[in-house]
Parts: sequence; C-alpha cells; structure tokens
Amino acid sequence: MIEIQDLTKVYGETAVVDRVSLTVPAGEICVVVGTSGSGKTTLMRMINRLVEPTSGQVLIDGKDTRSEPPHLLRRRIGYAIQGHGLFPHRTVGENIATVPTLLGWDKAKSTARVDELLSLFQLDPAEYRDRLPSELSGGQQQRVGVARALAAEPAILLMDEPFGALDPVIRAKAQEDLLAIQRRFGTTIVLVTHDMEEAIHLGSRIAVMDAGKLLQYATPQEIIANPATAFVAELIGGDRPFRLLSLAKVADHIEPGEASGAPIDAGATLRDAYAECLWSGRDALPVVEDGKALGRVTRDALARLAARPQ
Ligand SMILES: Nc1ncnc2c1ncn2[C@@H]1O[C@H](COP(=O)(O)OP(=O)(O)OP(=O)(O)O)[C@@H](O)[C@H]1O
Repeated sequence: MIEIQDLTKVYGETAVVDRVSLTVPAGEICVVVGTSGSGKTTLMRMINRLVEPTSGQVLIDGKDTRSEPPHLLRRRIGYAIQGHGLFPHRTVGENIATVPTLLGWDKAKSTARVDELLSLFQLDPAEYRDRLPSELSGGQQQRVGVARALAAEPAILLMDEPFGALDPVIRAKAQEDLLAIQRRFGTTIVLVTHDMEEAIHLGSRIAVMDAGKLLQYATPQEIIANPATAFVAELIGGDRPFRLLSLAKVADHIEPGEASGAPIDAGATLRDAYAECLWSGRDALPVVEDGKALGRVTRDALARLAARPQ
C-alpha cells in the first residue's frame, strides 16, 4: 500500500504538486491523468524519491520512505518510462537483469527470471535474450523496458507514459500484457498517462491532476458518472456512454433467449457488443463462451446500461 500524505513540491515560487493526498491499496492500479505540466511525473517521482518532496510524506506499507537511503528504496520499486531508457550496449538479457545483478542474485536465478519475463511479454527468450536494444522494434524495446522494471519482482511498479509512443495495436497488446502480469504478481502500480481511454481501461482508481492539485481520485465508474469538476468532465469527453459500456463485460449482462447471426464472446466488453448491434443492425446477439451458447445480449439492455447512472 502506498500512502501519499499532503505531498508538495515547490520549484521557485510555484507548487507544481500542491498538498496531494491519496492512498493506493496493495494490488491496485492507480492511473494519474491530467494535462501537460499538471505535476503527474513530479508526483510519481516523489514516491521513489527521484524527486525529494518539499513537504508531506510517502508511506509504503506504513513505513516512511525517508527511513531508508533512496538507492535502496529504488531497488524495491520498479520504474518504467516512455522511451524505455534501455542501456544501448547491453543485451536484452543484461538490461532486464540490471536490478537482480545489483541485488546479487546468482546467475541461474537471474537467467531464469529473464527468460520467464521475456516469455510473459511474448518475446522468445532464445531469439531475443542476446540481442542489443537497437535490434528490436520500438514496441519490443518498450516491453523489455517494462520487463526490466519487473525483474526483481517489485511489489510496486511506477510507470511514466509507458505506452505513449506505441501504435494503437501494439499499445492495446502491451496494456493486456500489463494487466495479465499485474494479476499474476499482484503488483501495486502507479501509471501516468495523458490518455483518458488508457486510464479508464487500466485504472482501479484514477487520480485527476490539474495545476499541481488533485481534483478527483475515484474509480473509473465514479469519475465517468460524477466528474468532480467541469475540467474532469472535459477530460473524459463527450463519449461517456461508450466509456461506461467499455467498463463492463457481456458475461455479466446475459439474458436467457436466442438471437440470430454471428455470436459475441462473453468476455467482450459491452461497448463491443453495442457496436456490433449497431453495425449489423441486430436487436440482439447470441453470447458464447468456449463455443457454448449462454444466451443473448440485447440492444435495448445495452442502451439502458449506457445511460447516466442515477
Ligand atoms: N526540476 C524542475 N525545476 C523546475 N521546474 C520543474 C522541474 N521539474 C518539473 N518542473 C515543472 O513542474 C511542472 C510539472 O511538471 P511535471 O513533469 O510533473 O508535469 P506532467 O504533468 O508530468 O507533464 P507532462 O505530461 O508534460 O509530462 C511543470 O510546469 C514543469 O515545468
């Protein structure tokens, strides 16, 4: 658990982070969104003390982060940034093993971990382990950057625009990989992004920053349904019904009955289902899971679920 208490950073006369307090429960993903210059990166870097706070404190599992030297703190906290920051003259394997090496892991344990992470990120270890970063695509480099941040199994992972430079297809893939890994290791993640879509998809909670202040800290559902200020509403944009639908799965809204035409998977989002209804001109879609018919989902029900929650 990360507890940020009254955290402030002043540069010159300006509080670029201004008395921010928030708690990230263990195993959750907190996504920090806001416009450029709102203080997102500064807030995140105060967690691992890459930036020292002017006032306030950060507790990790109840312990003040000032109680240990910053370099030791940072070995326990994974950190991944846009543009990956890989060492260009070290192989992929050496890059991923950076923190395990610092921690004195033996070679066999490090190598096993490197291979496990490469496999998790769907990069064949035999093919990629000994390459240099320059011999990878941008998306692969980015995945290696995240793998490196996870190498020593940190309980906490900080990510600054980790997928910002990726094309939409690779980005969606990288997001799914991250969610799978987060579920597997129970990592507590703080992720900074400009992209509200990404925040809603990944965040258990979203922190909205503007001019150093925390405007709202709530679940995606709550932020969409009840934005705290006009600025938060503006960040979410006009497609709130579709964003709401994107948060729920077809599996949770199946009705008994039949429908004709191509089925939709129970794991698809309600947004996908609604889009398919509109696109194919159908009032209902059959729902399947592993090839088995489960019932149907109707356009009327989807339209009701897209309405502003009361
Ligand atoms: N070392 C520094 N010295 C002085 N001002 C700084 C320093 N670092 C950041 N700032 C200022 O603090 C403000 C917040 O910066 P920060 O990088 O935290 O914003 P951000 O929300 O992450 O922005 P972006 O989305 O563009 O990365 C900006 O106005 C920036 O110019």
